[in-house]
Amino acid sequence: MTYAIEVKGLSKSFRSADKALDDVSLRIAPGEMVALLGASGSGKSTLLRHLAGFVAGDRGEITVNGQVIQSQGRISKRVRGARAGIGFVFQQFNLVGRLPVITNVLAGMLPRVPMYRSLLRWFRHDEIQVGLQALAQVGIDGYAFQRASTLSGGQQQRAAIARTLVQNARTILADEPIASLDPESSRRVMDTLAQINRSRGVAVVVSLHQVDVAMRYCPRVVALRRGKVVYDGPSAELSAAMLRDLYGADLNELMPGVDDVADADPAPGLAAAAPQLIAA
Ligand SMILES: Nc1ncnc2c1ncn2[C@@H]1O[C@H](COP(=O)(O)OP(=O)(O)OP(=O)(O)O)[C@@H](O)[C@H]1O
Repeated sequence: MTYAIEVKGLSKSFRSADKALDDVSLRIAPGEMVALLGASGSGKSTLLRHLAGFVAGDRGEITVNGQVIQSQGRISKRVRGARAGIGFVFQQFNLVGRLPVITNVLAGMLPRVPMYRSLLRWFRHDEIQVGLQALAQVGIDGYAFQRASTLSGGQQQRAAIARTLVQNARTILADEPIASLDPESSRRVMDTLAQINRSRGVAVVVSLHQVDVAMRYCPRVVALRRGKVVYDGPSAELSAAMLRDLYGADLNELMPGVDDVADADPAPGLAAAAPQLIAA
């Protein structure tokens, strides 16, 4: 089977002796939707950036969509080609604010169009139609010809997701995509990711601070603590004890009401503790 993501023995230390990633191994199948959880500094962003080949690890191997991204501390020479199948969604959207939304979305096509057209950002009519369809899928086609900077944060994030659709990404990596959004915009962005995951069979790995959001949208959770995978399994089986262990005193802030849940209670008990967060 060709995995969407396969990581074997990935480790990374920055300047300090502490490992930002410590012997991480995981496999994610095409079409899975997986939440990356963990306290601040646990290694979520670092792992996502390694998966996209933005950063080289110290050791270990990563393949995405069956293509090698890096191996034993070296980024693959063919990483540009491999990246074409990876959509990366950033916390701060990464759009060019002064350009129209549609131009930002069509940037997902740049690796495929001839160099002269990519430099001029000149797109054909049929390509613009593809961009408009992607914007319609994320529900903001009415804003296609406005400057990106005039959209709300949630709309900008959906434009960033539309860019991954135009790119034809087989795997989407989303690094805290809702961290700077209000609850309603967060819900729309997560709904959009879940809908793309279901309708296109795209694998989605999303790092989140909000435990309740992870449980609601992602059947599987990978939890990191100090760069190590400490849980990899169904989100419904995450216990209150595991979450306390992951987040310590911060848990009640991330999931109000969790203090009333017994240690052994699995997620349904946690859901009952925070119905206002989990309800549609
Ligand atoms: N470029 C870098 N240089 C030095 N240290 C780094 C760098 N990037 C990450 N780190 C360190 O690696 C560790 C993991 O950081 P990372 O940003 O991956 O955590 P995170 O789980 O995404 O946290 P948060 O939820 O706060 O975004 C931290 O100790 C961080 O300081």
